[in-house]
Amino acid sequence: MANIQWYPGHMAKAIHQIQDNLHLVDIVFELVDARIPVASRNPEIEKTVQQKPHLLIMTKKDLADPQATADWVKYYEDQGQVAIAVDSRSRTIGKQMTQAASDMLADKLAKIAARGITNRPIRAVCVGIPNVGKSTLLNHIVNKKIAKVGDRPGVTKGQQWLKASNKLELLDTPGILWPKFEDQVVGTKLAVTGAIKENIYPNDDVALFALDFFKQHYATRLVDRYHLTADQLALPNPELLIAMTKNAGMRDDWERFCVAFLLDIRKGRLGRFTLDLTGDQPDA
Ligand SMILES: Nc1nc2c(ncn2[C@@H]2O[C@H](COP(=O)(O)OP(=O)(O)OP(=O)(O)O)[C@@H](O)[C@H]2O)c(=O)[nH]1
Repeated sequence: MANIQWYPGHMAKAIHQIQDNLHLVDIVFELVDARIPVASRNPEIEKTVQQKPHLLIMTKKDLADPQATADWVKYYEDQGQVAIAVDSRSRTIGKQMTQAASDMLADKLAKIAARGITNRPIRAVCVGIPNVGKSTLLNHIVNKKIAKVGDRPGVTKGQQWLKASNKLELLDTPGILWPKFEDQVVGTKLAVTGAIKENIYPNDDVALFALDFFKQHYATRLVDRYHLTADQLALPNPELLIAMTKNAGMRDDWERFCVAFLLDIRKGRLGRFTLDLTGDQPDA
């Protein structure tokens, strides 16, 4: 099981950092991986953010199952939460986020405009667990236009304001918000997508979990990629994994196959997928 000795300290630090920054921003952008919108979400964030407008940004939408992503956007909407799905590498990412934030803050911006202030940018802070695409998104959004550091009160060392456009500024914080992976299933899902390093969870456990999921949801992709017969597909998972190893020309080296299989999944060679489904939610 994962070594999570360091977890509580890091967690508390990151949460404090978000709390300290809240008064500086109009809105919080919480980044989650669209393939695992539950597993990549830290429940502490919601408590911490409380009354601040809070936009959920589902990154890596190009890797996620489009139907599942649409289901999640609708699911959040039903819960009164705004969510958008993005590809962090998109050229229009800045525009998409500015638009979503402007829509959410329409009332506040109208009040500010009524006071004669029309050029005040929206200020936001981005939070999210590692590997969710925060750096990619920030790099694309600011297009290297980095605003001066320390020109505004309250900004702690190591933080800077990034100028996305005249309408949007983002507070970049070095804080690392760890996922909540004491839960074995959550941890395994994070491992499938590559959010957790391979040495924390055994590859064979992760591969068997992924195999089971793909068998249930995307069986034809397994059949096509690993040339499975109907009889092989009907085998119990461990035997199926061995059959796939053989079909892949790796004889009985199933440990090597597990690594290759997980790489295939992460690289999208088995197609777009989503491991967290709205139908699995307790109140769905
Ligand atoms: N396909 C795809 N890949 C993405 C997207 N966003 C990020 N990535 C990739 O995901 C990996 C992690 O992205 P980062 O931007 O480094 O993630 P991060 O959240 O900054 O992670 P840390 O640096 O660990 O905090 C990189 O290989 C990115 O190229 C996306 O929307 N789509």
